[in-house]
Amino acid sequence: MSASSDKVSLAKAEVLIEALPYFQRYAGRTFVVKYGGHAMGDPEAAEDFAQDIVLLKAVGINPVVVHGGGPQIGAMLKKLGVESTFVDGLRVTDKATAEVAEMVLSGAINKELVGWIAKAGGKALGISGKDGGLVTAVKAQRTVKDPDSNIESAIDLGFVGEPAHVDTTIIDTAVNAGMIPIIAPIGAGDDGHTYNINADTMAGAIAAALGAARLFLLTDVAGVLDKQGELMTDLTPADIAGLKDDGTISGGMIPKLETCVSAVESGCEAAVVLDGRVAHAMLLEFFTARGAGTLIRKA
Ligand SMILES: Nc1ncnc2c1ncn2[C@@H]1O[C@H](COP(=O)(O)OP(=O)(O)O)[C@@H](O)[C@H]1O
Ligand SMILES: CC(=O)N[C@@H](CCC(=O)OP(=O)(O)O)C(=O)O
Repeated sequence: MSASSDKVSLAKAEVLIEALPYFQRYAGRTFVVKYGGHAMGDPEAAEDFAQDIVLLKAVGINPVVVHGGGPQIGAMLKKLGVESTFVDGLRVTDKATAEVAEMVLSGAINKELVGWIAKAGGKALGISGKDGGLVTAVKAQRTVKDPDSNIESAIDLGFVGEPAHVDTTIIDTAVNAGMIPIIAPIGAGDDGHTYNINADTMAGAIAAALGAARLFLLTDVAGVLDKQGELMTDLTPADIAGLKDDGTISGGMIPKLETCVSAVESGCEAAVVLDGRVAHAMLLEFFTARGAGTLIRKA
């Protein structure tokens, strides 16, 4: 074993020893973990992520993974010569884009994650919101404000969906069979269409339906940063409304924090935005005194 892998093993052991007392407290509880497309970029971090998920399962916590894949969908659309635009962090999705999103999310990425979990010694069940009627989607409604006249008008995002109903039967069945559900953010509507759902939104709806102890949103920044670039460690829904109004948060951070607010207001105990590229970020945040990322809780 090299000196550097010795160091890695030691760091892991230290985190685990500090974490032991917490494991028992949360045995039997559910952690919903959203693994973002940006966080997935680094294969070493991905391996650590899979090991952490398998470790949670081994100590009696039920991890449920919802993954993203925005950059990977973007790369595939580029290859195919299809233009993509975003409104408030949501990809405007026509029929062709919805097909590519389903192929990349439910196909390539979902099965890659299942493979990582298997390599780390776990058993994963890779599904999308369509399977077992897990998530029924409705068309997302958004408006834009004209900066000159201040008049709001509806904007058509195409096949972008919001979870309208979550039936957790397939998750419960997988968990009871000792498996780790890995969920792609694609849903079917009652209208028969396939909907592309923002992965944060999907994870939040599932965390609320399961009454999860934590919703972890793993991304590519340390957490929510203020205008000076400093990490904000604790936020309430009221704080978040202010950050949106004064422009501190933008792009993908908007649906991310909207998700945290609706999750903590409808059954999930707390949500955390943290850097998925940092080794064992989840374990550090939840199971050590050091913490990491931004914790969102009702006031
Ligand atoms: N105040 C903020 N603090 C941190 N990140 C922010 C903030 N406002 C906007 N962002 C952007 O949000 C991004 C995270 O959202 P997103 O790109 O959708 O991530 P993911 O693909 O992991 O879901 C960050 O990389 C950053 O560019
Ligand atoms: C409607 C919408 O925007 N859907 C997202 C789904 C993937 C996603 O959310 O991935 P990340 O978490 O990696 O950003 C998209 O098409 O990019």
